Amino acid sequence: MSAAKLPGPSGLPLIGNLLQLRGTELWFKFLNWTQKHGPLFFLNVVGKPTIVIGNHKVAIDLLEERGGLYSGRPGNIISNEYMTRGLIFGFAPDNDLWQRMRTSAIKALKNDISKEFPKYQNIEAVLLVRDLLKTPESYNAHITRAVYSSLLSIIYGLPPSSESSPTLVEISDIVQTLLQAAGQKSLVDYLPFLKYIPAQLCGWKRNAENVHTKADDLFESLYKEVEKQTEAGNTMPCVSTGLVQDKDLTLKEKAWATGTLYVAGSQATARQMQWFIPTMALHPDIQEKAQKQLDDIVGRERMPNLNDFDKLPYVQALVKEILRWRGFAPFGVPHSVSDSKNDIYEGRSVPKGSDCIVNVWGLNHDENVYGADADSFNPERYLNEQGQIHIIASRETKGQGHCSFGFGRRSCVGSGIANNHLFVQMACILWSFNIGPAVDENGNPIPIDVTQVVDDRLTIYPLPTNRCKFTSRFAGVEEIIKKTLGASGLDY
Ligand code: HEM
Repeated sequence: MSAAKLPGPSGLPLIGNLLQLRGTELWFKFLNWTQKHGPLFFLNVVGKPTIVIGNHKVAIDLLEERGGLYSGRPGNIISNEYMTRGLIFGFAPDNDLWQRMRTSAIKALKNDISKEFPKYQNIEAVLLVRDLLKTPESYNAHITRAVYSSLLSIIYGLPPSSESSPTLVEISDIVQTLLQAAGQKSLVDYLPFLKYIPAQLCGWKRNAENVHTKADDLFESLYKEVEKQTEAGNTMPCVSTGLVQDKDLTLKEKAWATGTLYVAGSQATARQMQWFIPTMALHPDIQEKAQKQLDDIVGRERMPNLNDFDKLPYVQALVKEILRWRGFAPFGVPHSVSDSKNDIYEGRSVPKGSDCIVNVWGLNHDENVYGADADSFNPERYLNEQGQIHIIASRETKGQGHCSFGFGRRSCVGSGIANNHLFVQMACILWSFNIGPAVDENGNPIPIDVTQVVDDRLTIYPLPTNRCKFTSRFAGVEEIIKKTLGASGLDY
């Protein structure tokens, strides 16, 4: 007996459900469809079978327990075949190259050298508050610089970079181009014969090949410089140093493995930090509680750093809650189902080769898991009665308390770096400033609205109309920033 089809909204001939997927904030539509059709439903997107997962149980059953079948990535011809040639392993299919690059990257991230990374992250947090003190109105630019610079140190061992540093500018440009291409399907994905048109007659192909050359040159030059320095005995402890002795990857693969970490980690972490600022402006009571713990534990004579991690559970809870409440990727990064055979789940057939989307927003706001206040920003949901961290749905979320780092064999390899970055940056910002809404020319606060989002279909970020104001919490902030930077040989 053959398995029944999966339920799902009915669509039109040929294009299937395409028209129903227009617009933004699709996670709300997917929530409605989950209520109507159940936690695993089917869509046809111009002939492409697509499954949508709407609760933790199905996500775990399929993406974790049957990880061997559910760890591909949806095809994207321009991005994967031409721009990156399968070398950005976060976008690549679940082939041997992905497996080797992922394994080597994880090893390099866990290497002893990684003990150095918190030092880079501590310094970047101080540089961030310095910048916020000088030009607070440019807070989004400062947050972005701090993430990009911190990852240049962690991955390539470079000293802190300014916003205008040529390497930072060049790599940011590559990151934007690669992520934009990865996030959108194009005509050639639906009409693959178009890829046989020669490059001379095909603008997108020439553009994609140019991007490949630019990215290849940059990733190789950054990685080779580390190899050169390491061989000369000038240790620059970073992820790339951890790859030098690796025998499983070629030089090009090492260069693109480190490039992948940069591409996957930079915008993600910056977007997440961007949500923190207006969220704090809306919640002065929560700022106050975090600041009380900072004053009690750290005091006002020095700045917080990653050595304080275990002693600042309230800030740890803030990190978890911002990742849950406004996770920057409401659908994570889609997976795909192996094209070797149809799968059967609870008597229903999952077509081979389907794209697989998890409604991460839906899971992170599930009232059955987070309670009736799931839509509220409340870090205390992660604290027990003693004020210590308590992980909600630990099994389903692999100990994170939310699903924003993804699932199974594709889950984020940089979650440790990301959690530390968010922790120390949030701690230093709250130690230094009160954040509130900016005021207009008449002195009235400009309303903050985080119920609406900018949705670029891959990531979400706050509306630019949200403007926030930073006020120093006490007179000594500037002096302590100067002193902390001076101790590391950096200028104020
Ligand atoms: C707040 C920051 C971050 C968030 C929320 C985040 C989230 C994610 C998510 C949702 C995925 C896809 C998981 C899946 O397919 O199920 C992912 C993949 C990935 N992330 Fe992160 N990430 C962050 C920061 C980082 C950082 C800092 C790095 C590197 C240093 C990094 C490296 C990667 C890589 C390489 C992948 C691809 C894994 C693969 O396809 O095998 N991420 N991340």
